[in-house]
Amino acid sequence: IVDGWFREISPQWPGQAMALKANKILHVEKSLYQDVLVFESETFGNVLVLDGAIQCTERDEFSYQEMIAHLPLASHPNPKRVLIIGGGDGGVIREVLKHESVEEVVLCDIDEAVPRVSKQFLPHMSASFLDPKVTVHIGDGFKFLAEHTATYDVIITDSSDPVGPAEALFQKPYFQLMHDALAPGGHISTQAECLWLHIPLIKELRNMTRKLFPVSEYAYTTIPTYPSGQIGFIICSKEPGRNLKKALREVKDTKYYNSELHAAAFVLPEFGRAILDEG
Ligand SMILES: NCCCCCc1nc2ccccc2[nH]1
Repeated sequence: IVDGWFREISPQWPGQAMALKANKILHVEKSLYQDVLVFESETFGNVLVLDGAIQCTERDEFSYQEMIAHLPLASHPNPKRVLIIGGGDGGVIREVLKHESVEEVVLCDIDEAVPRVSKQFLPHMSASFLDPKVTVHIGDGFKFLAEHTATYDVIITDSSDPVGPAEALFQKPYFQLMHDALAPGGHISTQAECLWLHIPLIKELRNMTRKLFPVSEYAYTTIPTYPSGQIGFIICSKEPGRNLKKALREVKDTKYYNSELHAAAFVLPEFGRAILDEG
């Protein structure tokens, strides 16, 4: 933070950087896995930064948390058991619990620092840790998935960027593990980066997942504090012929997601469609 501004400078988005005015640094730590920073911003509430990349801000996190959760959940006929890999801030859990059919939510994050810091500085996200349906497990998602085959109706991978601890979460072995940990007819959703910055990565994810799942799509949301203001998701189903673009039920108490936007999120701009759909 220089002259009161935090700049999100990274080789992942060369030549550009989101800047947020910072009032106060709240927490700095080097965890076992990554550099953790929390600061109070002037206009976006508290901000969580991991290895220099903005993970969430209190003002706009709902866009990402709602979409990564409701796209796979609202298109699933009867989700009961849900697994979240990563997402140690707790925001995704809050969204998953809005589906009445859900009986169990397990979160597995590799870094105990993230839930700990979220409880202290991100109360609107970490509050869901206390729900009786929720179990928080600190450990490696690979190991957890390998120990729970054919178990979950929906698996959500709320990862940071494919540089550092989350790199392996964007590769085929990990998607194979998610596939095998799904119950029949199960869905996955994963953080799948930005059309403006990561077309080659997204193309790779689409081609890889189309070989593993009968149905695989990319959808996206708008979010001011992620690079280029847009971030997407790979959404897959084990059920052949399942329409992931259709919300089967309404989701109440959302600030971003609705059933019309559910379908619209899969509609890509021409520069994305041409590359992603050329197969
Ligand atoms: N450059 C885009 C980064 C997207 C990050 C999404 C995200 N936000 C998170 C918050 C806590 C833990 C894991 C998270 N994963």
